[in-house]
Amino acid sequence: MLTVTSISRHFGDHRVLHDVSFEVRPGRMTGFLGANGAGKTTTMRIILGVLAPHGGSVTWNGEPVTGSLRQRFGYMPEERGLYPKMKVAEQVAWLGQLHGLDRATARRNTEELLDQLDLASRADDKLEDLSLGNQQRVQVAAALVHDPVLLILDEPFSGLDPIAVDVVLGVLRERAAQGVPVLFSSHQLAIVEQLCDDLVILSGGTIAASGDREQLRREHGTERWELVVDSDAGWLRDLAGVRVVDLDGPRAVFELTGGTSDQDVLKAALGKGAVRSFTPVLPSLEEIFKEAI
Ligand SMILES: Nc1ncnc2c1ncn2[C@@H]1O[C@H](COP(=O)(O)OP(=O)(O)OP(=O)(O)O)[C@@H](O)[C@H]1O
Repeated sequence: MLTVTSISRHFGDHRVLHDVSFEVRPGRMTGFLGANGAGKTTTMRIILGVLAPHGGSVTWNGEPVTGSLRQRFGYMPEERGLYPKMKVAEQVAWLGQLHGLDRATARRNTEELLDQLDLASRADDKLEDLSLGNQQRVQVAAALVHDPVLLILDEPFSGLDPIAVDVVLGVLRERAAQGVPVLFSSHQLAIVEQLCDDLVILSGGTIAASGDREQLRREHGTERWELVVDSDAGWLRDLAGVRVVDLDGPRAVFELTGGTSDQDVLKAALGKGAVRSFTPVLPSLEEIFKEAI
């Protein structure tokens, strides 16, 4: 497990991170969210040892992170740093060797990864001859080739079409299922919603919320209910203590504004006819994000 404890960082007078603590747990995909400039990249660079914190610590299974351990981490930086003129497979295998793999293992891992990422047919092309989306897939391969014990990915899905997102998502999920903690930043909330088990939300350099995604959904946002009846549910609008958020024929989503309980609404609905479903609705990630930052 990766543990970030109370890290801080400033650039000149600009305080970028303050008292940032969170965990990235084994086998879990952790989504790292925050507005532009919130400090996500800075945090990732500190975890990778590219940048030193001005306070706090980063530990791996309770031990300080050393240079040799960092070599076993996988990192996809925001500024993609591959060689445009080098051939795809050659480049990925070479990066594997730089991370300590022998030549044969580096080649085998490269072949497997290019296959998984649907890039096998481009193995002998120069990176610069690939589309930007395919170059991005190569970046993912480069971060994974040495079978890292931890994955830190800065915006791995930016610029990918939906099919490429699915391919990369599948590869990352597989690593997580093998027990690798995965931390990835993204501005694409729909993808994060689909992919992450845990969430860390940074706002202005401090933690606004962190933990299990479902628990955060239960803890944040306004409680809502969805009611589905047989006929038009428009009568809900006239019920005291109810605010209808969304109405579509027999389906309504509503909040309670006081004085009326969910059971009162259910009774009222049953008084009007058959009730097909009545369920609490958890807030979406977008709502949690907007509330937290
Ligand atoms: N080397 C640096 N020197 C000075 N300021 C920096 C440096 N690196 C980052 N910053 C500043 O730190 C703040 C946080 O930047 P960071 O890149 O960590 O944010 P981010 O959450 O990753 O943003 P984005 O979502 O836009 O990528 C920004 O105001 C940025 O300008």
